[in-house]
Amino acid sequence: MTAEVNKETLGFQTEARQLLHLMIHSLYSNKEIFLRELISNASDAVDKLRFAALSDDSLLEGDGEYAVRVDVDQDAGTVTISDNGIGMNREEVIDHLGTIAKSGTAAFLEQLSGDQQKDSQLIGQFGVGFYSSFIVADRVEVHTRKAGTAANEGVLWESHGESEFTIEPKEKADRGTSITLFLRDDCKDFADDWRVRSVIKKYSDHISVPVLMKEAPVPAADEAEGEGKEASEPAQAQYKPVNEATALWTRSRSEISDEEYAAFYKHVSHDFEDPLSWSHNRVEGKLEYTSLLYIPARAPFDMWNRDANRGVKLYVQRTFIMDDAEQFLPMYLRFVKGVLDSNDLSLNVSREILQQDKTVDALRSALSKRVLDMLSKLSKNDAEKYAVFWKEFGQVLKEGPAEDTANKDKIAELLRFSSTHTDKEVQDQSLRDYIERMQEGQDKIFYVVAENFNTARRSPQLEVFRKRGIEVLLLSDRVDDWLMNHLQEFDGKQLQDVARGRLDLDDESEEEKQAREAAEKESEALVERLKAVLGDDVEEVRVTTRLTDSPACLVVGEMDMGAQMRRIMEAAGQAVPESKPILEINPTHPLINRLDTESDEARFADLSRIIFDQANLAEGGQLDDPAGYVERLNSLLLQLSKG
Ligand SMILES: Nc1ncnc2c1ncn2[C@@H]1O[C@H](COP(=O)(O)OP(=O)(O)OP(=O)(O)O)[C@@H](O)[C@H]1O
Repeated sequence: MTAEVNKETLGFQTEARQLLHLMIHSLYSNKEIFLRELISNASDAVDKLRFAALSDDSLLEGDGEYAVRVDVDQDAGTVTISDNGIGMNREEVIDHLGTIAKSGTAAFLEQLSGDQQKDSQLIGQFGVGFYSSFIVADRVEVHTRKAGTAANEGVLWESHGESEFTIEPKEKADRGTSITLFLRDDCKDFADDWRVRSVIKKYSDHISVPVLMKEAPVPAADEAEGEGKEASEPAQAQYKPVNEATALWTRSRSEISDEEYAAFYKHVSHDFEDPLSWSHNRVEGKLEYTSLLYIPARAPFDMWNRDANRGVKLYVQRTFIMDDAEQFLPMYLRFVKGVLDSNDLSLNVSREILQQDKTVDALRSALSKRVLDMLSKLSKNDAEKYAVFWKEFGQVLKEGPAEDTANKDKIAELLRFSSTHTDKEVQDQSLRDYIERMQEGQDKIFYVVAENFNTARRSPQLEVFRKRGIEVLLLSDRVDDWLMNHLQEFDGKQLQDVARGRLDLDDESEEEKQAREAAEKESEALVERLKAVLGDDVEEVRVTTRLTDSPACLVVGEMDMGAQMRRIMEAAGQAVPESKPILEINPTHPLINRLDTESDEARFADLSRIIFDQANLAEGGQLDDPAGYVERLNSLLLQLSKG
């Protein structure tokens, strides 16, 4: 069989094709990143082989001098990036270079707007990797052979970056991967030695494997001219490292610049943007490890996909072990990126072993503390950056108190909320801020939970609080009810849902108490009539002092599930325990007075239903019978217009 017979043409997966197309157009102003991406992949391939060779050193085929080489050929207009890493077999080439395996890719692509600026940021956080070659090249060849396979098992992949690629067997003497880019006419400057060197310096200094380039040819010296050509014959060109080639985290903090930290972040995270913050620590003692953890400036597109890759890059004694080691950070810190280099774990550690290892628990709790401390510092020292953090990741951090009870208090300090103090949607008030503003004698932190900010802000339950100048936190994120159920208190102050249970403002004066009791007595008959009309739809009807402007509101029993949580669970198809709302009426409201004097029982029933339905609407609920509501309201409107 000849190689020609085995040449196959295959199509890119649809998502890969779309991404390719978009990338070429939206990243055009940031062309040089292709080098960073390809060198990053080459370094990962070396790391993978180094790890595999721990248990099988025959894979090295006698060559343990890991390196990445970059060659430029100005005449041909090419740049070639070669590594002696793990390489790929035919199947892997097809899988890795023809498809995009990340779940959620289709959804991600839908978000792209066609606006170059915005899209390039989105694509940046998606991680463009190998495909970035096509930003500068109109043809790419990948020649690769998997370590441990025979020379004739080499594979040649080729594509013009449109809809197809070809793949064929091609002998390769050395293991590893060599990628040649045939540069577009307007990108030929990437075949220039100095240009490429400077880009490598900029992006790849921290990579632990040496990136080599041929020494720039030394021009023959003038005085040699007369002595005959033989004497000035240039020596064989030598490959020399261009980058620093020491793993960044092993260097001491004082020697590392912010730029280097940022470049390293881009290598581990595949993100284009600089990180918001980082924390680099070397620990000796009971546990021995180095960690370098980063907070990104932007949430990844798949943050809400619970199966998305997360976790740190794990090294054991400076040897790469695995990517995405998720055991070292809890779920609510899944946005953290970085490296953990441990001296306590064994080099043969596997994902399975990690799940049972006691050291892992100790490391997880140590890293969690590091991240929380880093966030705490950020919140104190840089309000602007903390606001960015909160906007991007606040909702994830809110999962913390439920997941990590040991750090509940620390997490609580980091939470930010909207509140009636500012009445703004932006979540920028801490529980500490709230406590400082608490009124004399107030011993609870009040909050309201609703479907969205406006519903929360306009919630009838807030009326009395506003009147008395008592601050209430306005919660409307999906996770909020869940958060509050687990938080329960902060700094000794109980957190109280204003729509739950009886209103219990401890500062009710004797006078107010008497007024309330009198109102309750006076409304007894009305309450009974309402109960008769609303029947099984309510748990109870009672008089309240929490309302000033609204005629009525719904509250839930002290032990019942909150209305928001109930809606979320119902939407998720979960069974929710049966519970009915309590209707509270405002005896001072003219509509309630009008109701009390209504003698026509049919009209009384209509009006009662309308008030009940409106209370439901005001808290963002859905009516069981919206058409019935409209009908009743219209019939009342008609009567009004007649009168
Ligand atoms: N030089 C290489 N040697 C061996 N395998 C490689 C090499 N370059 C790419 N690959 C394989 O192709 C896969 C896809 O690479 P690509 O750069 O597109 O994405 P990635 O590096 O996995 O992630 P990201 O999208 O975040 O950059 C890699 O995961 C790896 O398995």
